[in-house]
Amino acid sequence: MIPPARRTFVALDTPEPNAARALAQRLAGHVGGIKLGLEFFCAAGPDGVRAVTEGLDLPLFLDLKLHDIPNTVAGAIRAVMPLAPAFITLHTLGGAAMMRAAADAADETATQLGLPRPKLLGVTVLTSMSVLDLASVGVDRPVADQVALLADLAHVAGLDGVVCSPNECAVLRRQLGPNFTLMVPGIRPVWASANDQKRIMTPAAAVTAGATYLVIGRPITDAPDPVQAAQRIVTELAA
Ligand SMILES: O=C(O)c1cc(=O)[nH]c(=O)n1[C@@H]1O[C@H](COP(=O)(O)O)[C@@H](O)[C@H]1O
Repeated sequence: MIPPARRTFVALDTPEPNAARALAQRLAGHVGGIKLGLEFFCAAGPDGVRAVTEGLDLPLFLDLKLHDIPNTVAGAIRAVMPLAPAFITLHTLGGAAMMRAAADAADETATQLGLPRPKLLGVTVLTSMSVLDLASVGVDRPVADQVALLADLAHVAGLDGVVCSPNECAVLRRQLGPNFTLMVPGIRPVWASANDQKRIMTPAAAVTAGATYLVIGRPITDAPDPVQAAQRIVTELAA
């Protein structure tokens, strides 16, 4: 059982290393880790990541959502491994060969660098997409069926887990067993606004449905008091 204060990876979606580091330091003890994603990485790069994580006692989820040919994605995995991320994301739509190449690159580079191997997570269907959005990109099937297909592909290709919405957690947990990591954004406490997220659930409902970790950004980072918001989520999870 993961303790409530370790469940949440807070999404630090800012281009500013100083702002990200200050918030990460304030939230240490109230969240399980930090997520640095595309906005941060495009603005601040690997040096920015180091500036945030140096001396910080929280695992790093590096959310780069890699999606390219196998050789290029494997190279990107090798390039970011010295940052010692605990999790890295890639798009399952890149296909089985791409995911296998990423897993092999992670294995080899971890051995070479003497670092723990990061867990590779496949992004399935973005939580900002509804069934109509999916149809508009040519996928005419229920969201849950598409997520289940992509998660199975990721599992067979050797990934450690997937990113999915809370709505799909129960089915994926049954399908892929207790050890497959379900990293789950689209989390909204009843007191927070949905913003651009469409497939959402409260933190406690998502964990009950089978989420391993929760990814939560704006409900914490945009709150008047981010530490109080994070504590409120821990309390709700503990109840
Ligand atoms: O890979 C992700 O983390 C991700 C996948 C997904 O389907 N939906 C999703 O929202 N995310 C990320 O999760 C975070 C959610 O942030 P909030 O909507 O502010 O809680 C953002 O940093 C997104 O990039």
